[in-house]
Amino acid sequence: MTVVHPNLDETKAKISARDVSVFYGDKKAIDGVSIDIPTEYVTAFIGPSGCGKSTFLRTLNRMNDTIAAARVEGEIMLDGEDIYRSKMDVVQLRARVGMVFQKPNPFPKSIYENVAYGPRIHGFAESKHDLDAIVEKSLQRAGLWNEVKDRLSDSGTALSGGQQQRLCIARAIAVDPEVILMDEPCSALDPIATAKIEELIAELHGRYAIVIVTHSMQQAARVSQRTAFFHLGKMVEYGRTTDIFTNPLEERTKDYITGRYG
Ligand SMILES: Nc1ncnc2c1ncn2[C@@H]1O[C@H](COP(=O)(O)OP(=O)(O)OP(=O)(O)O)[C@@H](O)[C@H]1O
Repeated sequence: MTVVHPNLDETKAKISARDVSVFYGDKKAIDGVSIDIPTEYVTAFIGPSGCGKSTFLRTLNRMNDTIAAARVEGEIMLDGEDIYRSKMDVVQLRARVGMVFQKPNPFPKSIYENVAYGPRIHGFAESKHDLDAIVEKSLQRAGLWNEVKDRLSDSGTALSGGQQQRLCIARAIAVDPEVILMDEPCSALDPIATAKIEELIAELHGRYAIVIVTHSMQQAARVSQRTAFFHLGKMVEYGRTTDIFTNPLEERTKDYITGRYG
């Protein structure tokens, strides 16, 4: 059972997970997790290594489908629609629920093409002019436009790590997502690039539902308004980020945030 802080305001769930368990073969990596994720707030998943944060994050856009041994039980609704129903178009789902990974993974193509690819295959642009506008808007929103506007035909892989990560965020934004999942998006970045991604999260906050997995409690405290603490495959505690860090209700949460393990 998850301890949910009683002082949470009413929000509409963009994603609603109910009693979700995930197995890798016979091993249960996530055990009966339920959570509502609103658009209004950035939600952080924290917890010690191996507790299942990434596994659970990946259930939210069926990224676990790509792992042969993984099996998901329970229900995950996106705007009230079951994302695991057989008729779900998974390509469409992953445009609606975008993902940014630990290691920046731009395509080995130009900066322009990295951003234009998604809108093009999803038929978002009727003309080159439309596509140019989407690319510019996405790069602006990702805080990268000024740095790359004069070299859009350069390879995305030639950018710095931090710029590559912002390019990956621009690529996710370009297909007009409703949710952005971030799996330790700063773990490969230096402090300056990390600060830029954190600023970007603050700017995107409210426009998209954002979920971030982070190892850094300082980062969770800086960027999120809601925090879920995971331990051994269970979601132990969920509440306002300030309360999780200043007034944890569960002993295991307290131990983790005071650095007793992790
Ligand atoms: N592809 C996989 N196949 C088998 N087991 C896996 C796989 N991915 C993760 N696991 C196991 O599932 C459990 C949860 O792992 P997961 O990566 O979700 O945890 P995490 O909290 O994100 O960890 P970290 O903070 O170290 O990234 C771990 O025991 C891990 O070994």
